[in-house]
Amino acid sequence: MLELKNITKIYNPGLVTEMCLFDDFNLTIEDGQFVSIVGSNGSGKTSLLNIICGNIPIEQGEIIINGKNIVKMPEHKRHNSIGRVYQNSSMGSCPNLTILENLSLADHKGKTFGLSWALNKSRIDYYKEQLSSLGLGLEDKLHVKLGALSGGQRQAVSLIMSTLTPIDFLILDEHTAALDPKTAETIMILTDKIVREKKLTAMMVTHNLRYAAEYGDRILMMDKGNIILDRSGKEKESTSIDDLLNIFTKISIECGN
Ligand SMILES: Nc1ncnc2c1ncn2[C@@H]1O[C@H](COP(=O)(O)OP(=O)(O)OP(=O)(O)O)[C@@H](O)[C@H]1O
Repeated sequence: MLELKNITKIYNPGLVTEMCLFDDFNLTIEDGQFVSIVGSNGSGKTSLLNIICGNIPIEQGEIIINGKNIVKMPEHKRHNSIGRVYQNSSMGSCPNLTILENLSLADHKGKTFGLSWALNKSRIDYYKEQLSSLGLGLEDKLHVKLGALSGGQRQAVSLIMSTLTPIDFLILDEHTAALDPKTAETIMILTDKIVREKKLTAMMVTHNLRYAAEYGDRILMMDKGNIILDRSGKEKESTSIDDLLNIFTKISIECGN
């Protein structure tokens, strides 16, 4: 379980540009939930993910994973239990390295590197098995550089990289936003498959209301650092994309977009 308790986040404290984004923000996410997060530009979605991952500090509050407060845990240590896929696949991977090298790096996250780190045959078989589960033929392209793949193939590899080692949370940060509609759909289907098969808890920020409604067990809508809609279970099932769009339009008009 992930709990955010009484979070305060102030950007540029003490400066004329000071901005309090989160003021006494609270959120609890149950194990195994697939949470979709939508909201207007600047509502705080990415900041929320960054706070959980430890990319940005907070002024106050607790971040509790499975009962342990991780506020003081540095970013690289948090990444042992958190996988993240970004909109831009070159974040979190190396375009100049091959698929095999990228997977091997991901496999060794949080570990010290010895001479034998890239040479383990059984791990290579495991990488191939993981890649073949995508059904894109990438298991035959182990020695192809990541930068030479299409955007969709790169995101598929990023998904495998972020879930290669046992993690508790998968963070999806607009991970289909740069893809064409058909490829985006493929990546969403693969994402859902990986999340269900590996029984992960997932948080997905997206501007695609259909993906949010279709794939999330729970939908959160954010506005100005607050959660203004939180639906799961039957309540979520009865929420249509039009309902979401209407609420979204209302808050957008209110903030003058
Ligand atoms: N490093 C920063 N310094 C100062 N202000 C920031 C910083 N990062 C974000 N902000 C501000 O915090 C607010 C929330 O930004 P954030 O990027 O979290 O929103 P978002 O919902 O992810 O937006 P988008 O949908 O455009 O990605 C915005 O007003 C933004 O200007």
